[in-house]
Amino acid sequence: MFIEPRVGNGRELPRRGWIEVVVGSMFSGKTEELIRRLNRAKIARQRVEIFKPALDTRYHAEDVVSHNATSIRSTPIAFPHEMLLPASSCDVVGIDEAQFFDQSLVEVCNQLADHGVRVIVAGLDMDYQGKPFGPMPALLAVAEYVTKVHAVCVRCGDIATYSFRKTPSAEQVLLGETDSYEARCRHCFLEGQQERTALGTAVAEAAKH
Ligand SMILES: Nc1ncnc2c1ncn2[C@@H]1O[C@H](COP(=O)(O)OP(=O)(O)O)[C@@H](O)[C@H]1O
Ligand SMILES: Cc1cn([C@H]2C[C@H](O)[C@@H](COP(=O)(O)O)O2)c(=O)[nH]c1=O
Ligand SMILES: [Zn+2]
Repeated sequence: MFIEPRVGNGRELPRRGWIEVVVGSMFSGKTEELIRRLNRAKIARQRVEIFKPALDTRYHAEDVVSHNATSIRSTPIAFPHEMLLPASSCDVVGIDEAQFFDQSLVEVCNQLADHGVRVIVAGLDMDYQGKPFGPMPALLAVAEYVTKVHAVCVRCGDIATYSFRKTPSAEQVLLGETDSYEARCRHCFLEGQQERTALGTAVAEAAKH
């Protein structure tokens, strides 16, 4: 679907920027898809920079790593504006775990695309409660291309669009893997939420007596 149209028959084409967003639940293949697109751009000899939030240290401090162990070197940053200088001389910018950045990511992505950079962003569309996550809804609105990828529901095998949290933590940000999360379809996600609410009510009742 996506081409790498920077150089045609040895002559430079005018730089045209745009934004691509890859969203889905955990384990849906967002990072694999991001890495695939970035590797293709590298094969086309384009200048590629990859960024991720510094707080995401799950698999590696610097590399972007998928659940299937594919990886690519990246630069960890705390704030989106840190991308602007290094990305200004790039053809393609990749951003993983975009849900962890603040809303300024939208303006930074727009600025880069306006200046001719192809920006590819991957992130969770929803948090563990099924609520929109960070800057993702606004990015989806301004992107030229949106790809929603799906995991497999670990309960029933249907397509999964939700990331079910297995632990009681109520913080929006909680780094984790299969230890803390599982991919679930709508039906199995709702069942899990109802079980959690019922358990919470039972615990509260027991505490009264
Ligand atoms: N429930 C699941 N559904 C689909 N893939 C899964 C599941 N659990 C583990 N995986 C693995 O996760 C890989 C995708 O990893 P990754 O690209 O890092 O996903 P994401 O970035 O969306 O969390 C798949 O290729 C598969 O090997
Ligand atoms: C749902 C949800 C997830 N997280 C964390 C858990 C992981 O560290 C990342 C998602 O990684 P992936 O590459 O998409 O698998 O986000 C969180 O902090 N809060 C949540 O609600
Ligand atoms: Zn299911």
